[in-house]
Amino acid sequence: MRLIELIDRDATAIGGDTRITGITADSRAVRPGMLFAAVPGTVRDGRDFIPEAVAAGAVAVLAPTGTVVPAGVALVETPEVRGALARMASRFYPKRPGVIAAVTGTNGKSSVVSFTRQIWVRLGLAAASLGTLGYDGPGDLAAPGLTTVDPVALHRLLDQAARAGVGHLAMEASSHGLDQHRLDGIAPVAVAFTNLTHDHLDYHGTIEAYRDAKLKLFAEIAAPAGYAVINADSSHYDHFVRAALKRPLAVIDYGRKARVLRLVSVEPMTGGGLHVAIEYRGQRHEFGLGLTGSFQAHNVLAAMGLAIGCGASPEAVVAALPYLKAVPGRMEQVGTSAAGAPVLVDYAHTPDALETVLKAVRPHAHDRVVTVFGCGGDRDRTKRPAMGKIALREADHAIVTDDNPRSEDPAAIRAEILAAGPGLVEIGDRAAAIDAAIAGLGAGDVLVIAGKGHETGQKIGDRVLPFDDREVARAALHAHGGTVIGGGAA
Ligand SMILES: CC(=O)N[C@H]1[C@@H](OP(=O)(O)OP(=O)(O)OC[C@H]2O[C@@H](n3ccc(=O)[nH]c3=O)[C@H](O)[C@@H]2O)O[C@H](CO)[C@@H](O)[C@@H]1O[C@H](C)C(=O)N[C@@H](C)C(=O)N[C@H](CCC(=O)O)C(=O)O
Ligand SMILES: Nc1ncnc2c1ncn2[C@@H]1O[C@H](COP(=O)(O)OP(=O)(O)OP(=O)(O)O)[C@@H](O)[C@H]1O
Ligand SMILES: N[C@H](CCC[C@H](N)C(=O)O)C(=O)O
Ligand SMILES: [Mg+2]
Repeated sequence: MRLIELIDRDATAIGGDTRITGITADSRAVRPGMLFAAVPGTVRDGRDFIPEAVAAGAVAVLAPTGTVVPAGVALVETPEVRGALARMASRFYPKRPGVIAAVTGTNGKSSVVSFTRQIWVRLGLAAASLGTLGYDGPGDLAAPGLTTVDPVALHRLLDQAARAGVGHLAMEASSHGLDQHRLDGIAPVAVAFTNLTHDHLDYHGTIEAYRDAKLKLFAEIAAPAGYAVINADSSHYDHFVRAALKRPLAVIDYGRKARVLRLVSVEPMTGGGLHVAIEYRGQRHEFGLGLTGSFQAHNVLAAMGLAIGCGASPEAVVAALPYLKAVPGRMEQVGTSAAGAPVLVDYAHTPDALETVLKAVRPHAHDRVVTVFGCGGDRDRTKRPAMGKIALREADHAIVTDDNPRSEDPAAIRAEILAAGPGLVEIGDRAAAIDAAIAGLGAGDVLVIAGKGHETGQKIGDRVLPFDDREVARAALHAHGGTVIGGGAA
């Protein structure tokens, strides 16, 4: 493809006829004939790597206005490199599923995109989801590790998904991704907002800046005249509705306070699952869900709103809901202790998520709610004492352990959690913490192992050691005479 075909209409290029064989923002990935996007980043400045990229064969550079490049190299100058890069990537990889839905919010995104995909599949559509759990859908496509991947990888994936026959795709829009223009040029037909609570303040600085990043999905990214699915029970509801109406997007609000998709009641059923009553535009529907935790009703309604916004009939969507399967590592029961206590693995890694899941299991505990949790390193430190306080308040027995320490000292992370107050038990080694919790479970207890969910590695320093809470918990259940659900042959 020629450079001129890739750039924005109002942009100018020196060397517009140059043939481009690929695009990357990483000098280490440059191959001969590629365009290198020099992104001023959060840690490094991509402009410093232009000589390296050119030496590796880059024939064109996309860079901030005023950048000088070696003679003979084509140049596109732009005031905002990340957005321009995303739009170029969308032209380089032109195919994408005809219907894209995107979800933002502090918690629930992975759950909502999975439920949306499952609803579509039940309706007979070729559907996929993309996010923290990677790509799930037709074609054997691999997604890099982030919740919202970089724009080049994203557009390559969307192109591959479309070529694999995917017509409907639900994707997660993280606040980092929105802030860094990873989604520019996607134009989802329907967008959803789940909730906004404490997370990532290390990156965004304030809750208002964090909200503004999420609002971008509604104010800028969504396709004009699309649908906005908004949680009416969030205290940030008005901001999202205002942004949607400005575009304008048609609003489908959901939740207990909603007008369009109203949650009437959600009750845990004896023997597991939930019974849910809703009203969609005044029409009542009741259905069962094979999911644990009443908060799941909100995620299911968000998925329902997206499916309806993308053209499905409400009746067909309701009929699909009883078939929804739990998302891996989200309230996933991995077994039962010798004394009969359920053991759940969950991905709660924010204060609100931890509070939500501990409250959600309370009705199932005739005796104690027990939890094992930690906090990730190189992430918002202010979450740590907040999560400690919640564990003290909502659990009867809480063990503080390591999550992914990354570059930080694990003991120092634990100390910041333990500062919440006396009563928390410290066991740094995560496997030992899980084992101790399971060994100590009595009849009537419920254990929630929180924070790592589906993850299969523990990031310590620069290394990723194999670690899966579900496998570790199953091994402990075996060792202590419990029974396991799922997993390998062990
Ligand atoms: C803090 C952050 O979000 N960083 C992301 C960001 O990096 P950056 O652009 O700021 O990169 P940088 O390290 O400053 O480098 C600047 C530029 O120099 C380039 N470079 C650098 C070195 C070199 O040798 N050559 C070279 O060309 C880099 O490729 C980059 O283009 O953009 C990169 C490309 O999109 C991301 O891979 C990277 O994610 C890092 C790995 C990360 O850990 N991100 C996390 C925090 C994240 O994004 N999480 C969200 C939220 C999850 C949630 O919902 O809770 C997610 O979407 O997963
Ligand atoms: N609607 C909700 N409200 C509050 N907490 C929730 C909700 N849905 C899920 N959670 C909690 O948040 C955890 C993460 O859920 P999920 O993976 O769906 O969220 P996410 O937004 O994709 O997270 P991430 O930011 O890591 O991508 C769950 O394991 C559960 O503890
Ligand atoms: N998307 C989240 C995941 C956190 C998972 C938790 N296990 C941790 O490592 O903090 C983040 O990158 O902040
Ligand atoms: Mg996610």
